Amino acid sequence: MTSLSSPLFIKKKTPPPLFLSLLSSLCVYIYIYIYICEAEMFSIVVKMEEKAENWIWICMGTGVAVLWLIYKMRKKQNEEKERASGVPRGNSGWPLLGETLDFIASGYTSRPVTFMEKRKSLYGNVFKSNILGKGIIVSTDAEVNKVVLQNNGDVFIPCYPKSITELFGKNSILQMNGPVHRRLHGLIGSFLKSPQLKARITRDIEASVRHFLSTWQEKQHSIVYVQDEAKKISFEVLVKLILSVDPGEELNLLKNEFEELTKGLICLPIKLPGTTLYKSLKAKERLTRMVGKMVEERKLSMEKKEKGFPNDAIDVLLGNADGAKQPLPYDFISANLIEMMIPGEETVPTAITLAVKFLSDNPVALHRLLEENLELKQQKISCCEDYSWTDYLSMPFTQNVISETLRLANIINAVWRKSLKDVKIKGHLIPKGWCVLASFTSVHMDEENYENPYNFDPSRWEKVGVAVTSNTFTPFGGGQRLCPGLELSRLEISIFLHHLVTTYRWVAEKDEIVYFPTVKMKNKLPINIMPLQQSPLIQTKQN
Ligand code: HEM
Repeated sequence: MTSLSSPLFIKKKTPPPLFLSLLSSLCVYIYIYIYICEAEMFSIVVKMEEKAENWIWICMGTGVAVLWLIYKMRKKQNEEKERASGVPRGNSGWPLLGETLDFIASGYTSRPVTFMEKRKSLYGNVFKSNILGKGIIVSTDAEVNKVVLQNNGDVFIPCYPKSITELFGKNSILQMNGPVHRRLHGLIGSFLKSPQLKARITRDIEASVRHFLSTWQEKQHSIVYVQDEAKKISFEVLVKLILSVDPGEELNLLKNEFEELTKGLICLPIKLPGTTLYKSLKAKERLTRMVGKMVEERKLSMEKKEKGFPNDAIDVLLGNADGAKQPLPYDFISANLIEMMIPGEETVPTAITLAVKFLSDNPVALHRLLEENLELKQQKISCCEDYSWTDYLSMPFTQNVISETLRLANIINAVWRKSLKDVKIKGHLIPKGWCVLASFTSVHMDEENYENPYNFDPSRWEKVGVAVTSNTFTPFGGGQRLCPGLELSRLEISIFLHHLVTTYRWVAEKDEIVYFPTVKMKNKLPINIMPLQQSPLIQTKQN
């Protein structure tokens, strides 16, 4: 046992000062050493982290560069293969996006054809591009377009954006192919072109135009929006033509639903509650029910009546006018009647509005149009005769104004087709599954085809005669899908222009054309109107 007085105990109790100071210095040293080490360790860790971060970046950068190189090499290889097989030259643009942004951006300019012109100058009349991740061949060549339009069904089929295909349905005339398409196109075409229909519809169009123009009397010296007025007239005429519905509550209901339906034609293809496409599809369901009821009622009344000339498109589709063994099913008829209204609903009012716009900017052309139409009016008054559809369609200058409007406005600027097999046109290969964009605008605005193509010059048509369609003039398309409403549209525009210029003078407010997503006037073309007799001079406000 250690006693309290042992030397060890005494040492512990009273340590010598030198030892103590050495110990404390050692502690301080160790502490400082640890502190410094920790700090160093920390900075090393930080440096390592930084280095690691740098490495991550370097690795990622190298990865991206390698992927990009692989992508570029693959692209080059594919392009070489494509070129060797005859696929037109061009640029596929960015991965996924392709050249979509450039394509859309040019649509927002006053010259949407710039997208085509730029590439045409680099690669030629037919070139390759990529829109929304899809390889497409763009044709600005009138002859290639003709082949594309004529080879319908067996080589090329329509190819629309997803929102449109969702809304149209597989059985729409705009999407179907083969014998069913030929049958439907034949039935509708022969009805719309028939002299009996034109005679009857002339009176309906006149009644609508006169009614709306008479309401302008109250708006004297105030503004009228041509685009809105033309839309009201065209919808009334179209619904009469297809469903025999007269102005009133039913027409208003159809109009509201139809407006909701057409909103979905150009929108994101997302079909969730609340989205535009969803609302449009719902509107189409309601419209199909309404039209379905009309079709059933008509079928019952047809059974009781003798067969005569069809009154409207319902009669045409129910009536088996082509004598086919298989009558068309009711739901097919209802859906098609609605879808048939789509190509006619926007196009005619746009053509009317742009004709007024171009005439407002061209007093000389307006003056010639007025002279020709006043002459017809005088003639009709002196003979106490009604107008016939041939009166309207045989005014050459008026028809030239319409042709020039359709050429310059490019309401349907192109058609999209998909190739069902590899096909070569003028040495250009269009591979199976690719889309072809046959650009009408490029052909209509090409100096090779039209002198000073950006000028509104109706007299240019005097040299070629009244143009209906040709390789270089395709506002109504061509081939088996040539618009069946072609003559009817010309008739409607002629009737509107006749009654407008022989009733009113106008001064157009400043406005401009927008081309995307569809052609229209930015401010709906406001005009100041005054009756003809009060103002013998043609007045236009130059923009
Ligand atoms: C200025 C007015 C119009 C223009 C510029 C126009 C233009 C066109 C064009 C370019 C096509 C061909 C589409 C394609 O090949 O894929 C077409 C087809 C069609 N149009 Fe018109 N259209 C007009 C008025 C009308 C009217 C008033 C109606 C109806 C009454 C109508 C009914 C149709 C139908 C049903 C088709 C589809 C034909 C088929 O695929 O067989 N169009 N239209």
